[in-house]
Amino acid sequence: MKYHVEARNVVKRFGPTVALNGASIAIAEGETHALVGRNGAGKSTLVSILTGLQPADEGEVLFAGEPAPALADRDAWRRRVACVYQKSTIIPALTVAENLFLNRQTDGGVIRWRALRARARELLDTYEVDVDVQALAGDLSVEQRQLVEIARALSFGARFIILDEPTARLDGPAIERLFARMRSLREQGVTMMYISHHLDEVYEICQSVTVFRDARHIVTRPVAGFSHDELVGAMTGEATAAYQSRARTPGERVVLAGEGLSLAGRYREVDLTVRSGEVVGLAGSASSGKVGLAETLVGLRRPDAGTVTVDGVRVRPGDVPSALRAGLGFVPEDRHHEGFVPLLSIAENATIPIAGKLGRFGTVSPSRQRARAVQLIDDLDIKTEGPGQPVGDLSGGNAQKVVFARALVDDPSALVVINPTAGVDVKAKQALLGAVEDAVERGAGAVLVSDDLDDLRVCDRVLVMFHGRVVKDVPRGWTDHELVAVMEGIEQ
Ligand SMILES: Nc1ncnc2c1ncn2[C@@H]1O[C@H](COP(=O)(O)OP(=O)(O)OP(=O)(O)O)[C@@H](O)[C@H]1O
Repeated sequence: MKYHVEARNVVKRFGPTVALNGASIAIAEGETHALVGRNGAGKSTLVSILTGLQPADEGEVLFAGEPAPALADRDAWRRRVACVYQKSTIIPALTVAENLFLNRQTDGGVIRWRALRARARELLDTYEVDVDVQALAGDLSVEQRQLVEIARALSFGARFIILDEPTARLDGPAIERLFARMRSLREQGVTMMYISHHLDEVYEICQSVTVFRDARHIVTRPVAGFSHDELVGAMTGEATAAYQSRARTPGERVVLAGEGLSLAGRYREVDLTVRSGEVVGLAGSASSGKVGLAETLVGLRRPDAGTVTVDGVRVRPGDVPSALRAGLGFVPEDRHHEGFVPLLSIAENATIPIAGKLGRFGTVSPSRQRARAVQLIDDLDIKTEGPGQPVGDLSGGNAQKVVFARALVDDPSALVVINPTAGVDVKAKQALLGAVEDAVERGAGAVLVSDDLDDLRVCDRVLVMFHGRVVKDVPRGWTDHELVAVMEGIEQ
């Protein structure tokens, strides 16, 4: 078999953590190969080694049977491999054209802008990317940004592309368009490595799959004939049953309410009430307004009109501390910016909302902070060296769990979580959904915004939004098809 890309017996350590422990992967020419594993299994570390961003401590990387270039030879790496990350690598303040030709605008002379734009247009046309080359990259949608990154990768001549959780922030139709593009790239002979926690996507788009567990290679197999249960078993090392959401009867007390909420360009005239013991879902496409609405409920956005009440207290519009004081806990969508402070420890991050309560006279007692953090690490199954580890050193999914821990730490009366399981592995997802249901059983009410229909299944009812309005209140018991039809505006 001719392998396009190989990593052999790679070891990578970060201090006491062994992120890769003699791990290998071999990707055949022209295939789309999935890499799956639990949070912290070593996937992103392998990506950084396969893209030449970090050296391996031991082991080797080969492209088409040849040893990988020296780390300093960035151009040689760019010709071999490119990665589309969940987090953008394009520069928001520059135009699309400038991003495409960053560091290669000139051949040593002055920059010829008109020619640069024309080349950018030609490049995007070649890959059928319909984006204005003069637009600021920061104004692009996640989907457009990814397409620009793929075109940029191919323009360097790379025939191997790594897609690291590319669907984590895309809605259903955008995922389908990405898959169509991946299929056409594959027909053109491009080899791809695909990382995702959505196993149904792995079955849909990949031909083979490699499983990593605890920093090691466990198995590589064609996806055909590899059952879902076997795959999950290889990832977790045990049989894992599908999540069963719990039955409950919501109480009477309203713990979170929005009245007459409107925000220009986002949503209009929304009323919503969440009762104690109730999980209310918010569903809809990327342009539906669901995230903007949830961000208004937590104070991240100030509405043009309307009020928000948390546990009977009218909160100041657009003021997060005021919502937190009234008893709100929340998981933001952009966890890298709003979720955690990378240099602070897990214990410090998770206990920010209760810092004043952990010690007398406003001082934080380290032992109580540590004890609370140890408990949350255990409840949410966070893979870490311990509560003192900086959150910036954790794998993506484990950092997400710290954000979740912070939302729960003060026993909130209302919880607002936005795509809480994005980037989180199958088993951890169950722990997070279980934690929402636990909080609700203790008397909280929750709003769960998600693009993942499985998450929405724990909801007592789902409010579907379309172009900024709530168009339907769907009780438990829906089928995927029914909900998607309402989300896409096909049915009301
Ligand atoms: N810069 C770093 N410093 C210290 N530890 C690190 C660093 N980067 C990764 N690690 C550790 O290496 C291990 C593997 O992390 P990695 O990010 O590769 O996991 P992953 O499989 O990509 O997880 P996820 O699915 O959550 O993204 C984790 O235990 C993580 O905490």
